Amino acid sequence: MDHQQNKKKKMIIDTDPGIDDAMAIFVALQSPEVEVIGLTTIYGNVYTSLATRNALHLLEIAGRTDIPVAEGSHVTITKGTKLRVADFVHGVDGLGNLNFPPPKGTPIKETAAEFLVRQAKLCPGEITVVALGPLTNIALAIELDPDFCKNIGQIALLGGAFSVNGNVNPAAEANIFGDPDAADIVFTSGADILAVGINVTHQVIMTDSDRDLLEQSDGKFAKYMCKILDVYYSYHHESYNTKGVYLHDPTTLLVAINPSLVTCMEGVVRVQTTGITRGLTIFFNKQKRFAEVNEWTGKPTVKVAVTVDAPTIHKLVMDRLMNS
Ligand SMILES: O=c1[nH]cnc2c1ncn2[C@@H]1O[C@H](CO)[C@@H](O)[C@H]1O
Repeated sequence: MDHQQNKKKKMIIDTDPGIDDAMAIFVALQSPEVEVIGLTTIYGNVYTSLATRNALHLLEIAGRTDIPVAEGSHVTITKGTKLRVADFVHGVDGLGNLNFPPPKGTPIKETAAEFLVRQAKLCPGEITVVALGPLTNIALAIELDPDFCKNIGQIALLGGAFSVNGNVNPAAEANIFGDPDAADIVFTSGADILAVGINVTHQVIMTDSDRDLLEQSDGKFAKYMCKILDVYYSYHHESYNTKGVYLHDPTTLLVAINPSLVTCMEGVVRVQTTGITRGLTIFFNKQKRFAEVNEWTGKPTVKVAVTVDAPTIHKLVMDRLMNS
């Protein structure tokens, strides 16, 4: 038996590809510490059908069609169909408007939630879910199986803006805004949650000159990323005063592999589900005993990333894309 193989972290990536999702998936496939056991898809950067198509396409690019793709929900946890899709960040096709041909593969019969529940049951405590989009599929898995929260290992999620402005509006970060009700279910579920918000991911930047390095490398993932990165760079140049792009999804993926790349606070997170602050994530640090019972009282705690080893993450992303 291959000892190294035994120690690999089993991962399911819940994803809405998405340019930075593509990067995270490639980094995962190049990470010796990880065995990707499946991709599940969700709306967010694109609609769910396109997310599924892109997930299959990316696995074909990587030569990893052995990895199953389970399609996720097309609507929010409250059955909402008015979805907010960020095509202005990723292109209409989600992958930089390159209009790749349709993939040959198809998703498996199980839904994302069914796949998550079954895999967690098969390997209790061993699977890490990396959630890179709105949290609908994870909330559905929690509703489907009361034991899911204890069967699943860790849920590392990209979501929230903790003590900083959001990226959809001053209150809300995109993934939480996409399905705030699902996010509140996940945060208060009692599962082992590690939330990586944009307060952290905005510190991990791929610069314009990093893109030149990728361009010059022979790595197949580096070359593919250079083809699709234009839209993502243009969006950042227009929207932010940074000379580069934020590595939201690859950062979350690498933190899921090695949580010591961040330091965390532990406390209770609730999500605002209505009004002008819909999608706001509010962290309670448990430092005070409030006189009255409130909506945070007695809820399970989660870990929220506060500081990040950005240079190490940046180097890992560059190395893994270039050595592919
Ligand atoms: O302005 C934005 N609106 C919507 N989605 C965004 C925006 N900026 C980045 N992302 C996407 O949302 C996740 C992080 O919040 C990332 O997946 C990123 O690609």
